[in-house]
Amino acid sequence: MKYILSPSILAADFKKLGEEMCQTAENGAEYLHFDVMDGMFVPSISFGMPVLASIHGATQQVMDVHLMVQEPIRYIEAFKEAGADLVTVHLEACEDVSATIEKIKECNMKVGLSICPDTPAEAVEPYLGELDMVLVMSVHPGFGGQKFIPESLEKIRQIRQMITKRELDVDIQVDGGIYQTNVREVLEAGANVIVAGSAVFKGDPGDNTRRFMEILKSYE
Ligand SMILES: O=C(CO)[C@@H](O)[C@H](O)COP(=O)(O)O
Repeated sequence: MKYILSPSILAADFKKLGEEMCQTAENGAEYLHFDVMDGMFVPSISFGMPVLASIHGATQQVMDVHLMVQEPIRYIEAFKEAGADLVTVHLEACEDVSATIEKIKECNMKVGLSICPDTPAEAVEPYLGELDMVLVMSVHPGFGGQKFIPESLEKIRQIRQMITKRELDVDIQVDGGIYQTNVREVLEAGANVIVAGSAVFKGDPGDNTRRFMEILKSYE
C-alpha cells in the first residue's frame, strides 16, 4: 500500500504560502490538502476557488480539496476549473450523495467521501465501490489545532475491513489532530493518507514533512 502525506495549508503562514508548499513538496508530501469551509456546514470560513487557482501550479503536488460545504455539488465544476485533482465531499452535507460522486467523476477528478466523528463507519459502505478515498474526520470539522478523537481508530479499522473484504482499492485518509507522536496508531488502524496541518506548518514545514515521511515510509 502507498502511504501519502497531505499537509493542510489551513495551518500555513499565508505570507509565505508558496514557499512553505514547496518545502513540503521537496520533502516528499505528494498531496496538498485544501480545506474549504463555507460558514454553513461548519462554523468557520476559509478560502475557495481563487486561492486554489493561484497556487495549484506552484508545485507538482496533487491538489486534495476537502469541501466542508453544504450541497457541494454546486461547486464541483468550479473547483475542477481552479485546479483540483481530488475532491472530497461530506456525506452529511449532500442531499444526493450518489449524484455528487457522479458529478466529481464526470469532471475527471478523483472522488473522496468524508464522515464526521458522529457518523458511523457503516454510512460509507453503500458508496465504497464508487470511491477512490474515504476521509475519516478525527476532529469535528471546522478548525485546525484540535485534539485527535481516539474513537476514530476503531472507525478506521472497520472501514479498512470493509474495503479488504470487498477487495476494493480505496484509500483511507484521516484528518485532524495528527502529529508524529500519534500517526503510527492511525497507520496501524488502516489509514494510508495522512492529513496534518499544525504538525507540518507550525515550525519548519520542510523538517516536519521529512520526519512524517520517514515514519510513513517505514510502513511500506
Ligand atoms: O479539516 C480540518 C479541520 O476542519 C483539518 O484539515 C485541520 O486543518 C487539520 O489540522 P490539524 O488538526 O492537523 O492542525
